[in-house]
Amino acid sequence: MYNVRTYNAIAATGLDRFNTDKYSVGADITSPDALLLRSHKLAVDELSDGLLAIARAGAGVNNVPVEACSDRGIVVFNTPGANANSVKELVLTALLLASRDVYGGISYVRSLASVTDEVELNKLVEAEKKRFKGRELIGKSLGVVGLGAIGSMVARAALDLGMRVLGYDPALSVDAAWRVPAEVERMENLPSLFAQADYVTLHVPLLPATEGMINAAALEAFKPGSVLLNFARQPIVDTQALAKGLENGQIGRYVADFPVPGLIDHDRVMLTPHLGASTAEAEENCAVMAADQLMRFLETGSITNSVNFPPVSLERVDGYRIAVTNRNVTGTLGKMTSVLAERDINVIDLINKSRDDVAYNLIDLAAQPDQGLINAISAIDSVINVRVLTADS
Ligand SMILES: NC(=O)c1ccc[n+]([C@@H]2O[C@H](COP(=O)([O-])OP(=O)(O)OC[C@H]3O[C@@H](n4cnc5c(N)ncnc54)[C@H](O)[C@@H]3O)[C@@H](O)[C@H]2O)c1
Ligand SMILES: O=C(O)[C@H](O)COP(=O)(O)O
Repeated sequence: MYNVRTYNAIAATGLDRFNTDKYSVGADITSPDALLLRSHKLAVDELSDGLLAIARAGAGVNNVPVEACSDRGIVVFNTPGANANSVKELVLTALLLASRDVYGGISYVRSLASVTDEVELNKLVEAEKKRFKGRELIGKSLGVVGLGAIGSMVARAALDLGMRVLGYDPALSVDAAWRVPAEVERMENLPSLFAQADYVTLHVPLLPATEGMINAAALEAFKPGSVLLNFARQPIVDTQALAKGLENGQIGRYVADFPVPGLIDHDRVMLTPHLGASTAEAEENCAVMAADQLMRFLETGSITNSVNFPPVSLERVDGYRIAVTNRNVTGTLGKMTSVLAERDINVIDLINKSRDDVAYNLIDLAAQPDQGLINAISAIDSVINVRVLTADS
């Protein structure tokens, strides 16, 4: 049996993937083999002994102590792209709300609830509508910072709306680059993007390199009166600098998914309560993908969509499988195969891959591993953990 502890509301479709003959899943699980969570801020103390994996049903992993997980040999997964459409649709909503005073117009109409005469109502509406005049998106420029799963979808939708789209992503992967529409104009640096964009939308992960990316110096490069959209993470924007930017008119409007004290009731700020991925579809996509990745890892040792381990997949044809995680130190694999040779155990198949400081091995053996073998491999200095995967695990 595997124990999976959940945090946050994980969609039932995802939880239903776990076969109850093999898995105990719930918020009250103690001694978990794996954690399944959304935005729960996981403390290092919550990385209990024996924990093998954490699946983030979502994109951002800034709530998971990834470095501490790597040190302990804990595999961290996320679900790339599974909620991207949901965020894209909210960003489009934000673009439109920042351009047309729909919100102000609706509030005004609501204030007329006591007017019962239709002629009078129409007179008021026609006299006041000039207060809610907007502008069109067609022909305006949108700067997209980060062209991954969400950024590339936002870029495509903006092009469809007739916008000029400028993109900046110096770390773009080859796979992601294939998804970026050819019409997106590539910017070599952020100031060039800021200087040309009427709207700027952020789609980068929160990392030391992106925290405070939108600071006072960055805001100086913006076109006066531009609209800034932040559906990525709050700390990417320096709140004090933004407040100044709003005050001096450099920023015309700020629309974001992360409420921050001091800006909540600002006239030109619209904030939603972290709703980017809160659609039934996105919640299901993320939960299913996270559950499937966890089960595949627990049962076969294979790894897809980890943020700290390499992708590893080995078809199991025969034998007994062990999974070994080690620090990425030269000679470790040789030491492991020596331990096997000393015991006259034949290796049927093997895969060894590394990522940064971590290496991961799946080794299929011709003989059943006993505790002596596991102890001998565990005793190698650089080995972090060893797991035996039985054929029906
Ligand atoms: N509001 C929400 O509910 C919500 C939902 C999903 C994701 N998010 C946030 O959006 C972020 C992006 O999600 P995604 O699914 O598009 O991720 P992704 O990994 O597909 O894309 C992120 C892109 O940012 C790029 N990048 C990294 N550092 C950069 C930098 N310094 N400058 C420019 N580009 C940089 C990467 O190369 C990558 O292409 C997530 O990390 C998460 O924080 C928020
Ligand atoms: O990074 C993400 O995927 C989003 O911020 C979604 O967070 P949530 O799962 O808590 O809605």
